[in-house]
Amino acid sequence: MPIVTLPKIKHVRAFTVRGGGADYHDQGEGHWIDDHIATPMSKYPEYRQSRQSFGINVLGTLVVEIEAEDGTIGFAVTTGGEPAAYIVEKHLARFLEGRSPTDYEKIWDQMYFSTQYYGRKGLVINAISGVDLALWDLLGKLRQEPVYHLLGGAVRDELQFYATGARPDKAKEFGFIGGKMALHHGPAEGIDGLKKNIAELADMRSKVGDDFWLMWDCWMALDVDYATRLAIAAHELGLKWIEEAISPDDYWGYQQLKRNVPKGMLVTTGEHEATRWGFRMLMEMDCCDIIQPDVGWCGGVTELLKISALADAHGKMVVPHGSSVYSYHFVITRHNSPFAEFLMMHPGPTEVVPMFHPQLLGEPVPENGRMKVTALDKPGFGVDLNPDIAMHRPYTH
Ligand SMILES: C[C@H](O)[C@H](O)CC(=O)C(=O)O
Ligand SMILES: [Mg+2]
Repeated sequence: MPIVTLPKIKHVRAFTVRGGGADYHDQGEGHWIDDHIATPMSKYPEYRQSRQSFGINVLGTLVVEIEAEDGTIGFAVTTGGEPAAYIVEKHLARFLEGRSPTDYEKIWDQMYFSTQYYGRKGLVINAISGVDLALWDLLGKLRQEPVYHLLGGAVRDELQFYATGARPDKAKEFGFIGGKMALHHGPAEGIDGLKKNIAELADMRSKVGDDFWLMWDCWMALDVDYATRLAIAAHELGLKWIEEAISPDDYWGYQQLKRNVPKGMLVTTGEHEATRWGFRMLMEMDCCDIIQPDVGWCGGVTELLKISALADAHGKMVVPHGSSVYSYHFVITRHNSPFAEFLMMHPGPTEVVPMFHPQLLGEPVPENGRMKVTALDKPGFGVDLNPDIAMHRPYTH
């Protein structure tokens, strides 16, 4: 039988979009995700109440479209906005156009090493991730298969989720296996702030009962000493894990924190880490128990496969940060990814709404905290771009 040759890539385009979606911090007023959450900027009182005040949502969403010669279009969304659109159009597109979509390894390698002198982490890797995910979407569409088939197939029949948001009590009602809350007070708010944090956890524990998982997301806000004191105080309230407690650059601090936390409490991090080399540091230095790469920020699926294999060999779980369908298609294929995160993007959050709402159409949501693999049974990542959102193409090439 002759082998199937896929159409080559004709064109790469990059757009920006405002208002929620992949840039899930880009929300309107009164949203739980911008309500006095502790951050590394909390030491400045003027930036303490709102993360938007220091610019958490300046970038907005990046949409990457990759069109094949037969007119099939793969696309992906991630965070990165206009500067990422520039990088995609002016730099990365050259490594795709005229190539076969099957060549994702070589394309990734060329995108990474051609940008290494100004990239390696952050925005550039977000842009590379967006291109990589659009490429996998295109590949799935051309082959008429869901991405999870291309990644090795499902290892279980359904995904189960924990929910991130201000209302773990609601998450419990919705059938999630746990609830992760943002920490509200950082070290600059002193012992009073620490007591308020513990009181909030105690209040939530009294609402959800003893067995429901409760976790804290500290969004890089703490130092090792504060995180250790917090972890010790939270232990008797059954805190399951302490997440991203300190700066992602402080591998030595994470190593120390993991030694300091009470037995049975997990240390998690990685949503602001990128590539196999960054995650190698976390693993070889034994910085955490669970790594949490964001599929749209860590290098895309091509890189996540390598990160995940490394984690498996180190006995670490991989539970991607957010990432919507890009996480769902990955997690269902990995033994060391036993559950997934669901970011509650309803302002309350008192309803389950699609994570990247309103940018995607057909984005599945957990029902009773679970999602059947059949919800993913569409070509590519199984979603469409919502035609009603305003897209802007700031650069062309
Ligand atoms: C709630 C956190 O501060 C952040 O916005 C989301 C996050 O880090 C997570 O879901 O994990
Ligand atoms: Mg987090």
